[in-house]
Amino acid sequence: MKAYLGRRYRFSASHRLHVDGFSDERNREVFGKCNNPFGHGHNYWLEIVLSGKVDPTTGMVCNLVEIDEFAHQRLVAKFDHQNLNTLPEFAALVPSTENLAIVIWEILKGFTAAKVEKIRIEETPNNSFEYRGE
Ligand SMILES: Nc1nc2c(c(=O)[nH]1)N=C([C@H](O)[C@H](O)COP(=O)(O)OP(=O)(O)OP(=O)(O)O)CN2
Ligand SMILES: [Zn+2]
Repeated sequence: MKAYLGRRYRFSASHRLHVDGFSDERNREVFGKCNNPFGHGHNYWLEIVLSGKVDPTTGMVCNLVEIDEFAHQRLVAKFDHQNLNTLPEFAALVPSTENLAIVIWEILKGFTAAKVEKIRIEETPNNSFEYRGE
């Protein structure tokens, strides 16, 4: 019997949307206020959706302790209170939330206790992004 579970994590990080190869004018045109040289911050919410068979003994797809341990050690600790632009993953990648989702998806390939179906990131109360590795 397959079931799905979702778990949410929060981290705060700053970023600046900027392409080195663009002129200052082009960067401002494309990214607007998000190109501000001083950057700006977000309180991101990350939801990880897992699936798997419900273990008949434990009644669980995956013990939340396992995904919590992975997410806190490998994701929250990595991104919380960081400037995303300074992380190696974003050295040549704009730290948009789409790209953040792809980076997080790659890290989640190390989680083996259940299948990662999708992730969803809320950047602001108005913006959310989903990624399924496709
Ligand atoms: N496709 C994307 N577009 C934008 C992204 C992104 O990651 N992918 N990110 C941003 C900025 O990070 C920005 O901080 C969000 O801006 P904005 O939508 O303006 O913020 P709010 O939802 O809080 O809206 P307000 O107008 O500030 O109230 C921009 N675009
Ligand atoms: Zn932003």
